[in-house]
Amino acid sequence: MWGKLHIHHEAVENRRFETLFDVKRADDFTASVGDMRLDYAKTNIDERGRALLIDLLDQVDLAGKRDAMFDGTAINETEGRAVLHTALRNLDGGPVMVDGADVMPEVLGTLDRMEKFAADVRSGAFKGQGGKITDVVNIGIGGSDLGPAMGVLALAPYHDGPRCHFVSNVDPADISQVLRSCDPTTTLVIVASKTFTTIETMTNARTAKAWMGESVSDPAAQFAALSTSEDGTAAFGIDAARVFGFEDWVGGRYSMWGPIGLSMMIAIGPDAFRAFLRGARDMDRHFQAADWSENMPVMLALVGIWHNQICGYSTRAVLPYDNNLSRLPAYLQQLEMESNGKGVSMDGEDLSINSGPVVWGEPGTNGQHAFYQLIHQGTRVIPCEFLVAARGHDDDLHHQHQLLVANCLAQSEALMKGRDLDEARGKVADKFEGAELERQAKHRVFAGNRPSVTIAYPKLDPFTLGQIIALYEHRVFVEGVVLGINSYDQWGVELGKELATALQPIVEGADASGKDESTAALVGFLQQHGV
Ligand SMILES: O=P(O)(O)OC[C@H]1O[C@H](O)[C@H](O)[C@@H](O)[C@@H]1O
Repeated sequence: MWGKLHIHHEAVENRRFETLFDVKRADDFTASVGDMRLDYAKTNIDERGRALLIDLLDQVDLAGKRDAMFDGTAINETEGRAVLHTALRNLDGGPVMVDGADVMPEVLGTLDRMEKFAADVRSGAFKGQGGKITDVVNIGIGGSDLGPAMGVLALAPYHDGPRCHFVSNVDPADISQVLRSCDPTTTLVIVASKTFTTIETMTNARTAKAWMGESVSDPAAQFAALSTSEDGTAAFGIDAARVFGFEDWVGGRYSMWGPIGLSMMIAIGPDAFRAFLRGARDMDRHFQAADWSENMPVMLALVGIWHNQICGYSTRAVLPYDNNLSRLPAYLQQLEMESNGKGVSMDGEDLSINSGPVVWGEPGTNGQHAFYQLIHQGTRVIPCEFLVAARGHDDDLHHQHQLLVANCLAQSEALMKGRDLDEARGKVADKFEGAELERQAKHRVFAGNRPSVTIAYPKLDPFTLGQIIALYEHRVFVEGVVLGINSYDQWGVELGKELATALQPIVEGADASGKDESTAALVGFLQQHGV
C-alpha cells in the first residue's frame, strides 16, 4: 500500500519545493469550505504525490468507513460502540439510528434542556443560595475539560455570561486557586465526567462540595452533572433535573458538542452555542460530500500522512496566530494523540508504520521568541500548521492585527525560502571579512525547504470555531482509517491509572516491597520529605 509513495518520496525528497510553484499551484493546492481556506502549497507534495496519497483512500475504503461512522455503525470495534459525535450537531438532519432506534429525539431533547438551564443561569432565574450565579466551576479532566476550556477561551469576545473556571488536575493547587476566587453562595459547580468514576474529577467534586457545604445549607442544589452515568450522579446527590446525560457513542475527546459543552453554553449563550454547532455541521456536510482533492479534512489528513508516515517527520507544530486559540494545541494533543497514538491495527496486528505524530504548539507571535529557532535552524524538520484570521475583535487595534497576520505569513515564507550562504554573507559583509566572515555567515543560514500549511478564515466566531474543531476531528478520523487503527479507544491510559491506585496506599505508608527498586527508592525519598 505504501510502496509507490515511498518510491515517489525518494525521487523528490531532495528537491526544493519552492520550484514547484507555477501559475496554478497556489490555487490548486488549497481546499475551501465556505470562507475558510486551507493552503498546502508550501509542501513538497506535487500532483503525483497528491494522486498517490488520494489512491490510499480507495484502498482503505474511506468513503465506506466515513458513511459507516455517520450511520451509527459500531466502528469503535474494541469497545463495541458507534462513534456519533456528529449526531450532536445534526440539528437539521434526519434520523440517526443506533441499534434500530433514532437517537435524534434524545439529542435534541437534551440540547433543549441544556438551553433552558443555561438561559436560567444567565438570567438569574436559577440562583445560588446567595443570589444570581456569578461563577461557574467546571470540574472534569481530559475530554471533559479540554474542549469547553479551549472553547470558552477561544470565544472570549462572545462571553457575556458568568465567569467560567476549569478545574482538572488532582493537584490541590488547581482547585484551591479556583475556589479561593469564588463565592460559594453564588457559584455553580458542574461535575463533567462521562463515566463519573474518574478519580481526579470525583476527588475534586467532593472537595468542592465540602467547600460549598461550609457556606450554604444545601450544596448539592448548586451542582449540575454531565455524564452517561445516571447512578453515579444520583449517588453523588445531584438532582436529575440538573443532570445532562449522553450515550456511550460520544467519545470523551469528541464530546464538547453535547452536555460537556454546558459551561461554554452558559458563557456565550445558547444562540452562540448553536452557531458553534452549525459550523461543525457545515464541516460535516463538506466532509461527506466534497471530492477527496477538494475535501479539507481529507487533504489535511493526507498532508499529515505525507509528513509523518512518508517523510518521517515525527512531530507537528500547531501555531495559531490567534491568541484566543491558545489552548487549541493542548486540545489537539488529546484529540490527535489519544486517538491515533496506537501500535496495533484494528485487526490486532502490530502496526507496520508509524502511528500519529507528536502534536505540540503555542500561539504566534509568542512562539517566535521562544522555540522557532529550532524550527528554522534545528536539524529536525517540523511541519508547521498555522491558523490565522483576517480580522480580530477589536477594530480600533486592527493595525496590531495586521502586524500579527504579517508575522504569520512571514514565518511560512521564511520556512519555505530560507536564506542561503550568499545572502547570509551579505548580511554580515560590512562587519567581518575572510574566514571570520565565512564563519559568521554560516550561523545566519536558514536551510528553508521546510513545509507548512495555513488555515485562514475571516474571524474566529462561534461558527468558525465549530468548523475548525470538526475539521480536526475528521482529519483524525481519516488518518486513523488510513493507518488502519481504531481512533476511538484509549487503552493506553489504563495501566498508569491501575498502578496509581495500587501506589496510593504505598505513598501513604504501606509496604513498598513489591515495587521495583527505583519506585521504592523514590517513595522513600518523598516520605522522608513529608509526603
Ligand atoms: O469524562 P471522564 O469519564 O471523566 O473521562 C475523562 C478522561 O479520562 C480518561 O482517562 C480518558 O483518557 C479520556 O479520554 C477521558 O476524556
